[in-house]
Amino acid sequence: MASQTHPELDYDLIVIGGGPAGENVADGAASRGLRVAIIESERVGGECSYWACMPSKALLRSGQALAAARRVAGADAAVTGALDVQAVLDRRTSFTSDWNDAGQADWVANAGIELVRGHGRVAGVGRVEVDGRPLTCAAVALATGSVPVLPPIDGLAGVDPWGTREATSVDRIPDSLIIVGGGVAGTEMAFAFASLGSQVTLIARGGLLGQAEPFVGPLLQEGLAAAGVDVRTGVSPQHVARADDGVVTVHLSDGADVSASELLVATGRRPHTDGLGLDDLGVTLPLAVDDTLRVVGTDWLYAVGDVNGRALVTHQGKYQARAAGAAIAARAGNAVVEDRAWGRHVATADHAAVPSVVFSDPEVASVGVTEADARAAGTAVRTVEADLGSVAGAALHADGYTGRAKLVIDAERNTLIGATFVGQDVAELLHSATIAIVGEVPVDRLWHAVPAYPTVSEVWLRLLEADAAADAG
Ligand SMILES: Cc1cc2nc3c(=O)[nH]c(=O)nc-3n(C[C@H](O)[C@H](O)[C@H](O)COP(=O)(O)OP(=O)(O)OC[C@H]3O[C@@H](n4cnc5c(N)ncnc54)[C@H](O)[C@@H]3O)c2cc1C
Ligand SMILES: NC(=O)c1ccc[n+]([C@@H]2O[C@H](COP(=O)([O-])OP(=O)(O)OC[C@H]3O[C@@H](n4cnc5c(N)ncnc54)[C@H](O)[C@@H]3O)[C@@H](O)[C@H]2O)c1
Repeated sequence: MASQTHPELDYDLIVIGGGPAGENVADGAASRGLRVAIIESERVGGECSYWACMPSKALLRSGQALAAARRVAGADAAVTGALDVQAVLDRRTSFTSDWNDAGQADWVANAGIELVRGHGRVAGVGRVEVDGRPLTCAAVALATGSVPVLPPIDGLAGVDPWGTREATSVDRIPDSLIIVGGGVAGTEMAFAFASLGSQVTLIARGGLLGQAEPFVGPLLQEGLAAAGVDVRTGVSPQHVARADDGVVTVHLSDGADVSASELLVATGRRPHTDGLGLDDLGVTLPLAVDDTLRVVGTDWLYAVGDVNGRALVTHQGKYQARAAGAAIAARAGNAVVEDRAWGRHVATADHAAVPSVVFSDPEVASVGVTEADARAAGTAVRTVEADLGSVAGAALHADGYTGRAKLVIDAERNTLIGATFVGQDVAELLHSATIAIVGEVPVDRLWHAVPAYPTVSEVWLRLLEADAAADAG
């Protein structure tokens, strides 16, 4: 690959947004010899590093470790106190590098990528402006992430609500916290703040994690209630107000009022395309991309990560970015673009195998489709479920282990297309299912993947036995 594919232009590729997706698409192109710049208006590392994945998982981890010790006779006797809240906050702060991006900026420089600080805007085909300064390039990759959606609740703006940024960067745990939203962020923050001593009320208009398999919500609700969270499902906030003493009161659709020191809104996110100049270019929003992550209708504009709305998780954005970075370099060098399904320049797994973990207590780990999704798509499926608590490895892992697992199997192809696990420490089980789905491993062959005894993974054996029994019956 020539190192200067377009010497007349400032860069071969300009990436707008230096979060995990932006860093990876830039690295993928730069490591293949392209001249690349990242435009970043806040911190290199993006939402994930400073206000999302890293700090939220750090806030959750200590409470999970404590709960795990309490579940094992003998170890529980050693748990004689509560969490050291300041130590948890300090550990969280260390994982955000104290919100300083110098280390990530160094990484960008060492990767041979130029960092341009400022707000990026697409001014035309191959033209980008950074706070008005014009730059030229052959290709542009949008990696601007997502922004929270604020629901239209009467009085909400007036109470100065928290979003997930305020929750993950908190320096004092409020006595009490109301969380609106029973999705991923809401349920994770409910466990984190409850473990840190807040009296948490979680308000969900449906059940918890409503898109997941039906057993997930009730098991999660049970776990959160055991952690002291007051979970209100099937209710919506009607009106919100903050009194002179600072207390926030939410009036709910069932007539009840709940009050707390702070209110966290976690009701979803949308692609961050505001101010990018896309309307002026005639690019249709929301962005639609092909599997090389190129914006449909263009041959120079790409979109990776949350901004393309495909899968709002870091690992999938980075996966897309690896495919796009390689595809951009291949096209720049007139090399073959391997864009068949599962080729190395495409993000095929976005359609079939997006893994997701909710790091609450219990954890919820899922990949692929749910039974409802599959049936809605007209796929003939059979399903099988198993109680995780009856697996020897799980019973040893935690006294009174509570959990459940489900597989969704394509009945015609006899391969796995979906899996869900709920329980303590199931996150690390998930990759086995992801491999089975991506590898399209026939269920008959999975039978020969023997889980070690006594591990939680033995749930695979229970699931496959149940499937075989149903087949025989
Ligand atoms: C509370 C919370 C917890 C989460 N936990 C997890 C988790 O545990 N695991 C997981 O996989 N995912 C998690 N996510 C999702 C994850 O944070 C996102 O999927 C991920 O950050 C998306 O990466 P990105 O690079 O697409 O965007 P971002 O990380 O949002 O980065 C976008 C970057 O673009 C910059 N930018 C935007 N517009 C411009 C512009 N015009 N000019 C210049 N720069 C611009 C921004 O400043 C930002 O730095 C969590 C999300 C939240 C809210
Ligand atoms: N562990 C992880 O991977 C992780 C953790 C947190 C967030 N995230 C990502 O960040 C994104 C945002 O998370 P999130 O939890 O905000 O979104 P979400 O889509 O997971 O959940 C939003 C919740 O808010 C509810 N809601 C929406 N509008 C409402 C309204 N007007 N009134 C009451 N409730 C309302 C929805 O019913 C839903 O339960 C997600 O897409 C998720 O993938 C990932």
